[in-house]
Amino acid sequence: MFIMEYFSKRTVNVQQPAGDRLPRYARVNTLKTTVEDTVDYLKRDGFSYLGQASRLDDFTLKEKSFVRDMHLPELLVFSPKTDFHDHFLYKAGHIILQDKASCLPAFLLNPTPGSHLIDACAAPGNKSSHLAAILKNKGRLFAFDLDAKRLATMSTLLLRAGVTCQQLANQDFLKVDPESPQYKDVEYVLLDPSCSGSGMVCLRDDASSVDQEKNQARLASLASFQLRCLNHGLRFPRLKRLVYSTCSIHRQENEDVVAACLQENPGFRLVPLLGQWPERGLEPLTQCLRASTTKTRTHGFFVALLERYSEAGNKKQEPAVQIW
Ligand SMILES: C[S@@+](CC[C@H](N)C(=O)[O-])C[C@H]1O[C@@H](n2cnc3c(N)ncnc32)[C@H](O)[C@@H]1O
Repeated sequence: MFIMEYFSKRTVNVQQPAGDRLPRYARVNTLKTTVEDTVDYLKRDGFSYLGQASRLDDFTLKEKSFVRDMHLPELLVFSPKTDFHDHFLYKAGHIILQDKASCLPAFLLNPTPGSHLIDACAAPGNKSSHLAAILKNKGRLFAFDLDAKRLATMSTLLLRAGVTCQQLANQDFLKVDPESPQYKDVEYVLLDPSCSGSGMVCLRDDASSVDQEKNQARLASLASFQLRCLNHGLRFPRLKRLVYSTCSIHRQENEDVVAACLQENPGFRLVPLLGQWPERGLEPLTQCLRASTTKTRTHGFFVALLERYSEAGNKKQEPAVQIW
Protein backbone atom coordinates (compact mmCIF):
# COMPACT_ATOMS: atom_id res chain seq x y z
CA MET A 1 0.00 0.00 0.00
CA PHE A 2 1.29 3.46 -0.82
CA ILE A 3 1.59 6.14 1.75
CA MET A 4 -0.51 8.51 -0.41
CA GLU A 5 -3.29 5.96 -0.59
CA TYR A 6 -3.13 5.62 3.16
CA PHE A 7 -3.33 9.36 3.71
CA SER A 8 -6.29 9.75 1.40
CA LYS A 9 -8.24 7.22 3.48
CA ARG A 10 -7.71 8.84 6.83
CA THR A 11 -8.93 11.94 8.54
CA VAL A 12 -6.33 14.66 8.63
CA ASN A 13 -6.44 16.93 11.62
CA VAL A 14 -5.85 20.29 9.97
CA GLN A 15 -6.11 22.05 13.35
CA GLN A 16 -2.76 20.63 14.50
CA PRO A 17 -0.60 23.69 15.00
CA ALA A 18 2.66 21.97 15.98
CA GLY A 19 3.89 21.61 12.37
CA ASP A 20 3.96 25.39 12.04
CA ARG A 21 6.09 25.62 15.13
CA LEU A 22 8.77 23.21 13.95
CA PRO A 23 11.93 24.93 12.76
CA ARG A 24 12.51 25.21 9.03
CA TYR A 25 15.43 22.92 8.17
CA ALA A 26 17.59 23.32 5.07
CA ARG A 27 20.25 20.78 4.17
CA VAL A 28 23.15 22.27 2.26
CA ASN A 29 23.67 20.31 -0.92
CA THR A 30 27.41 19.73 -1.00
CA LEU A 31 27.24 18.63 -4.64
CA LYS A 32 26.64 22.29 -5.50
CA THR A 33 28.05 24.41 -2.70
CA THR A 34 29.54 24.45 0.80
CA VAL A 35 28.06 25.32 4.17
CA GLU A 36 30.40 28.32 4.44
CA ASP A 37 29.36 29.76 1.05
CA THR A 38 25.69 29.19 1.88
CA VAL A 39 26.04 30.97 5.22
CA ASP A 40 27.82 33.89 3.51
CA TYR A 41 25.14 34.10 0.84
CA LEU A 42 22.39 34.14 3.45
CA LYS A 43 24.14 36.82 5.50
CA ARG A 44 24.37 39.02 2.40
CA ASP A 45 20.66 38.34 1.90
CA GLY A 46 19.79 39.83 5.30
CA PHE A 47 19.83 36.66 7.45
CA SER A 48 21.64 36.70 10.77
CA TYR A 49 23.90 33.73 11.55
CA LEU A 50 24.14 32.79 15.23
CA GLY A 51 26.75 30.00 14.88
CA GLN A 52 26.43 26.34 15.76
CA ALA A 53 23.60 25.30 18.07
CA SER A 54 24.56 23.42 21.21
CA ARG A 55 21.13 22.62 22.65
CA LEU A 56 17.52 22.39 21.55
CA ASP A 57 16.66 25.83 22.94
CA ASP A 58 18.98 27.34 20.32
CA PHE A 59 16.34 26.34 17.77
CA THR A 60 13.99 28.99 19.15
CA LEU A 61 14.80 31.49 16.45
CA LYS A 62 13.36 34.86 15.53
CA GLU A 63 12.59 36.03 12.02
CA LYS A 64 15.73 35.93 9.86
CA SER A 65 18.17 34.41 12.35
CA PHE A 66 19.56 30.92 11.82
CA VAL A 67 21.99 28.39 13.31
CA ARG A 68 23.93 25.33 12.21
CA ASP A 69 22.65 22.05 13.64
CA MET A 70 24.59 20.34 16.46
CA HIS A 71 24.25 16.79 15.04
CA LEU A 72 24.24 17.21 11.28
CA PRO A 73 26.99 19.58 10.13
CA GLU A 74 25.36 20.30 6.77
CA LEU A 75 22.01 21.26 8.23
CA LEU A 76 20.91 24.86 8.81
CA VAL A 77 18.02 25.70 11.10
CA PHE A 78 15.67 28.66 10.62
CA SER A 79 12.56 30.04 12.27
CA PRO A 80 9.36 28.13 11.47
CA LYS A 81 7.84 30.63 9.05
CA THR A 82 10.92 31.02 6.85
CA ASP A 83 9.86 30.33 3.28
CA PHE A 84 12.56 29.35 0.81
CA HIS A 85 10.38 28.16 -2.04
CA ASP A 86 11.13 31.22 -4.17
CA HIS A 87 14.67 31.64 -2.94
CA PHE A 88 17.64 31.33 -5.29
CA LEU A 89 19.41 28.79 -3.05
CA TYR A 90 16.41 26.46 -3.21
CA LYS A 91 15.65 26.91 -6.89
CA ALA A 92 19.30 26.34 -7.81
CA GLY A 93 19.47 23.16 -5.73
CA HIS A 94 21.98 24.59 -3.26
CA ILE A 95 19.71 23.81 -0.34
CA ILE A 96 17.23 20.95 0.09
CA LEU A 97 14.24 21.56 2.35
CA GLN A 98 14.24 18.44 4.48
CA ASP A 99 13.21 17.79 8.07
CA LYS A 100 16.15 17.11 10.37
CA ALA A 101 14.95 13.60 11.25
CA SER A 102 14.69 12.70 7.58
CA CYS A 103 18.39 13.58 7.14
CA LEU A 104 19.42 10.90 9.64
CA PRO A 105 19.20 7.77 7.45
CA ALA A 106 21.72 8.82 4.76
CA PHE A 107 23.96 10.50 7.32
CA LEU A 108 24.11 7.36 9.49
CA LEU A 109 24.48 4.96 6.57
CA ASN A 110 27.45 7.07 5.47
CA PRO A 111 28.41 5.14 2.32
CA THR A 112 32.00 5.38 1.08
CA PRO A 113 32.45 7.44 -2.13
CA GLY A 114 32.86 5.03 -5.03
CA SER A 115 30.63 2.35 -3.52
CA HIS A 116 27.41 0.85 -4.86
CA LEU A 117 24.18 1.26 -2.93
CA ILE A 118 20.43 0.91 -3.17
CA ASP A 119 17.66 3.28 -2.15
CA ALA A 120 14.85 0.72 -2.07
CA CYS A 121 11.73 2.93 -1.86
CA ALA A 122 13.25 6.14 -3.09
CA ALA A 123 10.73 8.69 -4.36
CA PRO A 124 10.49 11.66 -4.17
CA GLY A 125 14.21 11.38 -3.56
CA ASN A 126 15.38 13.61 -0.73
CA LYS A 127 17.32 10.77 0.86
CA SER A 128 18.73 9.71 -2.51
CA SER A 129 20.03 13.21 -3.13
CA HIS A 130 21.60 13.18 0.34
CA LEU A 131 23.23 9.80 -0.39
CA ALA A 132 24.60 11.12 -3.69
CA ALA A 133 26.09 14.11 -1.87
CA ILE A 134 27.83 11.79 0.63
CA LEU A 135 29.10 9.69 -2.31
CA LYS A 136 30.29 12.92 -3.98
CA ASN A 137 28.54 11.49 -7.05
CA LYS A 138 31.19 8.74 -7.15
CA GLY A 139 29.87 5.20 -7.25
CA ARG A 140 26.41 3.98 -8.19
CA LEU A 141 23.06 4.63 -6.59
CA PHE A 142 20.31 2.23 -7.67
CA ALA A 143 16.97 3.79 -6.75
CA PHE A 144 13.62 1.99 -6.99
CA ASP A 145 10.06 3.11 -6.62
CA LEU A 146 6.74 1.62 -7.63
CA ASP A 147 5.07 4.95 -8.26
CA ALA A 148 5.88 6.41 -11.69
CA LYS A 149 4.61 9.92 -10.85
CA ARG A 150 6.68 10.15 -7.72
CA LEU A 151 9.66 8.85 -9.65
CA ALA A 152 9.19 11.62 -12.25
CA THR A 153 9.21 14.20 -9.43
CA MET A 154 12.35 12.54 -8.13
CA SER A 155 14.04 12.84 -11.50
CA THR A 156 13.45 16.61 -11.48
CA LEU A 157 14.65 16.92 -7.91
CA LEU A 158 17.85 14.98 -8.61
CA LEU A 159 18.56 17.02 -11.73
CA ARG A 160 18.19 20.25 -9.76
CA ALA A 161 20.45 18.83 -7.05
CA GLY A 162 23.20 17.95 -9.55
CA VAL A 163 23.02 14.20 -8.89
CA THR A 164 24.64 12.12 -11.63
CA CYS A 165 25.40 8.73 -10.02
CA GLN A 166 21.81 7.46 -9.95
CA GLN A 167 20.06 4.71 -11.87
CA LEU A 168 16.30 5.07 -11.36
CA ALA A 169 13.89 2.19 -11.90
CA ASN A 170 10.11 2.13 -11.73
CA GLN A 171 10.15 -1.27 -10.11
CA ASP A 172 8.91 -3.21 -7.10
CA PHE A 173 11.90 -3.52 -4.78
CA LEU A 174 10.64 -6.90 -3.60
CA LYS A 175 11.10 -8.18 -7.17
CA VAL A 176 14.67 -6.92 -7.55
CA ASP A 177 16.94 -9.97 -7.76
CA PRO A 178 19.77 -9.68 -5.20
CA GLU A 179 21.75 -12.29 -7.14
CA SER A 180 21.71 -10.25 -10.36
CA PRO A 181 25.27 -9.41 -11.49
CA GLN A 182 24.49 -5.68 -11.61
CA TYR A 183 23.98 -5.63 -7.83
CA LYS A 184 26.99 -7.79 -6.97
CA ASP A 185 28.89 -4.81 -5.49
CA VAL A 186 26.02 -3.35 -3.50
CA GLU A 187 27.31 -2.73 0.03
CA TYR A 188 24.67 -0.40 1.42
CA VAL A 189 20.88 -0.26 1.39
CA LEU A 190 18.65 2.60 2.52
CA LEU A 191 15.13 1.37 3.19
CA ASP A 192 12.50 4.01 3.89
CA PRO A 193 9.32 2.14 2.94
CA SER A 194 5.71 3.26 2.90
CA CYS A 195 4.44 3.65 6.46
CA SER A 196 1.46 5.04 8.33
CA GLY A 197 2.98 8.54 8.32
CA SER A 198 1.81 8.87 11.92
CA GLY A 199 4.90 10.91 12.80
CA MET A 200 4.08 13.67 10.33
CA VAL A 201 2.73 16.39 12.57
CA CYS A 202 0.14 17.73 10.11
CA LEU A 203 -1.19 14.23 9.42
CA ARG A 204 -1.65 12.88 12.93
CA ASP A 205 -4.73 10.80 13.58
CA ASP A 206 -7.81 12.56 14.77
CA ALA A 207 -8.63 9.97 17.45
CA SER A 208 -12.32 10.80 17.44
CA SER A 209 -12.81 9.94 13.80
CA VAL A 210 -10.36 7.18 13.02
CA ASP A 211 -11.75 3.69 13.08
CA GLN A 212 -9.33 2.04 15.49
CA GLU A 213 -9.98 -1.46 14.22
CA LYS A 214 -9.28 -0.50 10.60
CA ASN A 215 -6.22 1.37 11.78
CA GLN A 216 -4.86 -1.73 13.49
CA ALA A 217 -5.43 -3.85 10.38
CA ARG A 218 -3.68 -1.24 8.24
CA LEU A 219 -0.74 -1.11 10.65
CA ALA A 220 -0.43 -4.89 10.59
CA SER A 221 -0.43 -4.89 6.80
CA LEU A 222 2.18 -2.12 6.65
CA ALA A 223 4.37 -3.89 9.20
CA SER A 224 4.25 -7.10 7.21
CA PHE A 225 5.27 -5.22 4.02
CA GLN A 226 8.06 -3.42 5.89
CA LEU A 227 9.43 -6.69 7.27
CA ARG A 228 9.42 -8.28 3.80
CA CYS A 229 11.34 -5.28 2.43
CA LEU A 230 13.81 -5.44 5.30
CA ASN A 231 14.46 -9.16 4.86
CA HIS A 232 14.83 -8.62 1.12
CA GLY A 233 17.31 -5.78 1.61
CA LEU A 234 19.57 -8.05 3.67
CA ARG A 235 19.78 -10.59 0.83
CA PHE A 236 22.31 -8.65 -1.27
CA PRO A 237 25.44 -10.81 -1.13
CA ARG A 238 28.01 -8.07 -0.38
CA LEU A 239 25.79 -5.98 1.86
CA LYS A 240 27.59 -4.39 4.81
CA ARG A 241 25.00 -2.04 6.27
CA LEU A 242 21.32 -1.31 5.90
CA VAL A 243 19.50 1.66 7.36
CA TYR A 244 15.77 1.32 8.04
CA SER A 245 13.58 4.34 8.68
CA THR A 246 9.93 5.33 8.95
CA CYS A 247 8.03 8.51 9.72
CA SER A 248 5.81 6.47 12.00
CA ILE A 249 5.53 6.65 15.78
CA HIS A 250 4.07 3.14 16.08
CA ARG A 251 6.17 0.44 17.69
CA GLN A 252 4.52 -2.05 15.35
CA GLU A 253 6.18 -0.44 12.29
CA ASN A 254 9.47 0.31 14.04
CA GLU A 255 11.03 -1.73 16.85
CA ASP A 256 8.76 -4.73 16.25
CA VAL A 257 9.72 -4.92 12.55
CA VAL A 258 13.43 -4.62 13.35
CA ALA A 259 13.26 -7.20 16.16
CA ALA A 260 11.47 -9.69 13.90
CA CYS A 261 14.04 -9.13 11.17
CA LEU A 262 16.98 -9.66 13.53
CA GLN A 263 15.45 -12.93 14.67
CA GLU A 264 15.20 -14.10 11.08
CA ASN A 265 18.70 -12.87 10.13
CA PRO A 266 21.17 -13.91 12.84
CA GLY A 267 24.20 -12.69 10.82
CA PHE A 268 23.12 -9.05 11.33
CA ARG A 269 23.03 -6.85 14.40
CA LEU A 270 22.11 -3.31 15.36
CA VAL A 271 24.70 -0.54 15.44
CA PRO A 272 24.34 1.77 18.47
CA LEU A 273 23.63 5.25 17.06
CA LEU A 274 24.50 8.79 18.15
CA GLY A 275 25.22 8.49 21.88
CA GLN A 276 24.06 12.07 22.59
CA TRP A 277 20.77 11.84 20.67
CA PRO A 278 17.94 12.65 23.11
CA GLU A 279 15.38 10.02 22.13
CA ARG A 280 16.13 6.29 21.83
CA GLY A 281 14.29 3.37 20.32
CA LEU A 282 11.84 1.71 22.70
CA GLU A 283 13.30 -0.96 25.04
CA PRO A 284 15.11 -3.16 24.36
CA LEU A 285 16.11 -1.62 20.99
CA THR A 286 17.79 1.43 22.45
CA GLN A 287 20.54 1.30 19.81
CA CYS A 288 17.94 2.79 17.44
CA LEU A 289 16.80 6.42 17.37
CA ARG A 290 13.43 8.03 17.61
CA ALA A 291 12.56 11.63 16.92
CA SER A 292 9.61 13.79 17.94
CA THR A 293 8.37 17.35 18.11
CA THR A 294 9.05 17.59 21.84
CA LYS A 295 12.46 15.90 22.20
CA THR A 296 14.14 16.71 18.88
CA ARG A 297 11.89 19.41 17.35
CA THR A 298 11.26 17.34 14.26
CA HIS A 299 8.47 15.23 12.88
CA GLY A 300 8.10 11.81 14.51
CA PHE A 301 10.64 9.40 13.04
CA PHE A 302 12.44 6.11 13.66
CA VAL A 303 15.80 4.89 12.40
CA ALA A 304 17.76 1.66 12.83
CA LEU A 305 21.11 0.70 11.37
CA LEU A 306 21.84 -2.98 10.79
CA GLU A 307 25.28 -4.30 9.96
CA ARG A 308 26.54 -7.69 8.91
CA TYR A 309 28.86 -9.08 11.53
CA SER A 310 29.58 -12.48 10.06
CA GLU A 311 29.37 -14.07 6.65
CA ALA A 312 27.22 -16.99 7.73
CA GLY A 313 25.94 -15.85 11.09
CA ASN A 314 28.14 -18.33 12.90
CA LYS A 315 31.40 -16.42 13.43
CA LYS A 316 32.43 -15.10 16.84
CA GLN A 317 30.71 -11.77 17.49
CA GLU A 318 32.95 -8.70 17.46
CA PRO A 319 31.73 -5.57 19.28
CA ALA A 320 29.56 -3.26 17.15
CA VAL A 321 31.12 0.09 16.32
CA GLN A 322 29.15 2.99 17.74
CA ILE A 323 28.34 5.81 15.34
CA TRP A 324 29.37 9.00 17.17
C1 LIG B 1 8.19 7.01 2.59
S1 LIG B 1 8.18 7.07 0.86
C2 LIG B 1 9.89 7.25 0.46
C3 LIG B 1 10.43 8.63 0.64
C4 LIG B 1 11.84 8.78 0.12
N1 LIG B 1 12.75 7.84 0.76
C5 LIG B 1 12.40 10.18 0.28
O1 LIG B 1 13.17 10.42 1.20
O2 LIG B 1 12.06 11.05 -0.52
C6 LIG B 1 7.90 5.42 0.41
C7 LIG B 1 7.96 5.15 -1.08
O3 LIG B 1 7.92 3.73 -1.26
C8 LIG B 1 7.33 3.48 -2.51
N2 LIG B 1 6.99 2.03 -2.54
C9 LIG B 1 5.98 1.39 -1.94
N3 LIG B 1 6.05 0.07 -2.15
C10 LIG B 1 7.17 -0.14 -2.90
C11 LIG B 1 7.79 -1.30 -3.44
N4 LIG B 1 7.27 -2.51 -3.26
N5 LIG B 1 8.92 -1.14 -4.17
C12 LIG B 1 9.45 0.10 -4.37
N6 LIG B 1 8.89 1.23 -3.88
C13 LIG B 1 7.77 1.11 -3.16
C14 LIG B 1 6.17 4.44 -2.55
O4 LIG B 1 5.75 4.68 -3.87
C15 LIG B 1 6.79 5.68 -1.90
O5 LIG B 1 7.26 6.58 -2.87
